[in-house]
Amino acid sequence: MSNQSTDTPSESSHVHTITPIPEREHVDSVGDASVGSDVSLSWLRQLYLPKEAPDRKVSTDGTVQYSMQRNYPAVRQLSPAKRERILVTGGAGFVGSHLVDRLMWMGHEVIVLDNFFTGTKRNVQHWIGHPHFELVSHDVVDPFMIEVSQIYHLACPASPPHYQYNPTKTVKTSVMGTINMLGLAKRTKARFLLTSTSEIYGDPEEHPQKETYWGHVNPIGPRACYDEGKRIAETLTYSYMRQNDVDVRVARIFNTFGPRMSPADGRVVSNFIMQALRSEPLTIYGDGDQTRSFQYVHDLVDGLILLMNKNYMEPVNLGNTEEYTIKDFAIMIRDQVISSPVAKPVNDVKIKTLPAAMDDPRKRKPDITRAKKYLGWEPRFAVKQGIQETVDWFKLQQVEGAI
Ligand SMILES: O=c1ccn([C@@H]2O[C@H](COP(=O)(O)OP(=O)(O)O[C@H]3OC[C@@H](O)[C@H](O)[C@H]3O)[C@@H](O)[C@H]2O)c(=O)[nH]1
Repeated sequence: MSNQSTDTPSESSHVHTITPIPEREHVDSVGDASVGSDVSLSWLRQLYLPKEAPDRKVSTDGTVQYSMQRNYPAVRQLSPAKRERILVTGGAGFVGSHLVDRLMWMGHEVIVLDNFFTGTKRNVQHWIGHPHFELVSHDVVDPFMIEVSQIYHLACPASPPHYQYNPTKTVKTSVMGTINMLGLAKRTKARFLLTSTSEIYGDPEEHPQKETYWGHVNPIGPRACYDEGKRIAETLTYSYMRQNDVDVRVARIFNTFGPRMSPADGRVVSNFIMQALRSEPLTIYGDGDQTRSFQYVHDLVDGLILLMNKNYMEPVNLGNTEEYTIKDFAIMIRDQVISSPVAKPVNDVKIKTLPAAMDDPRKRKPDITRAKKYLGWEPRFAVKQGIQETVDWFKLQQVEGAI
């Protein structure tokens, strides 16, 4: 993409009317006691923002030495009758690894399947060797047999540059991967949760988007491999439910961010934070008037665990209703990175405009009435608190020389 102009966009001109964002309190614990997922934020932070890192020694010569941990993070004791065997596909990815942390905390046995295309072993390194944990290098496109009682099916690249890198493989992952996992659920009678996406609504004509909206998707465009892939994954899920009595759950996940996003992920949050940390101009695709609503990853994990454990089988939107235009979001991230102490000083950060991405949805915001009603869930984190934690994590990576 070529650079068209380099300047700071006006903070006032909006195409859509955006509801003002109410102030939220600082969050210091997450989860829900009714399903046992409640935990202090400090317990989670020690996994990705540790005060001490006993599993690695970072040296000034640019090397890192990993070692066996002496202690694993504490987890809840569960009686064998209450302990589930849970399969998490894509469990070494950004969202998957946070879900794994929480399921481990709850005292369950967790088996992670990952092909490490976008996930990394590093995300779950603190659990390797734990008696409740198993990491399997496997691509869900191929069948996999195991005895489990719950399946969280996350495996699929989720960032537009990643899923468009090999679109045929993305379709295969969604279609064959979901058939394989639904087949496993059918055989083992495991409860199956599909992580679908807000992208199934395409470039929506309804705003905010309710689960009853059928969407507006270009079936042959560059995003179709993901949008249509996830739509057929939903179709497969409900076909197995009707035909084979599989106990299913479907989460439609809206834009999510947090620690462990790959710096090279290509999505807007990691791009903007990386660019600001490097004192490079933030890249806005198109006019920047398109909107997104961003949720912090711990809120999403809360929603996924509640959905799995409640008795509701229709699709459920999981997302934050704090809506930003991308140009306002750029200014917010830039200000937050500049105002927090960073490893290397950040100079004046500009904002530049690049051509719009093809078929880029103009607006996106979830209607979360269903999640509130059936799961008792709504996001707790203000976007700003989540962005602060995410910036802290990116800074730690910078200090360690990992980015
Ligand atoms: O550097 C960038 C990156 C992105 N953007 C824009 O920021 C907006 C958000 O882009 P992202 O790539 O982060 O995410 P998108 O909303 O396009 O897709 C996401 O949707 C929901 C999820 O299922 C997926 O994680 C992902 O497909 C888009 O309008 C995009 O064009 C920029 O302006 N600059």
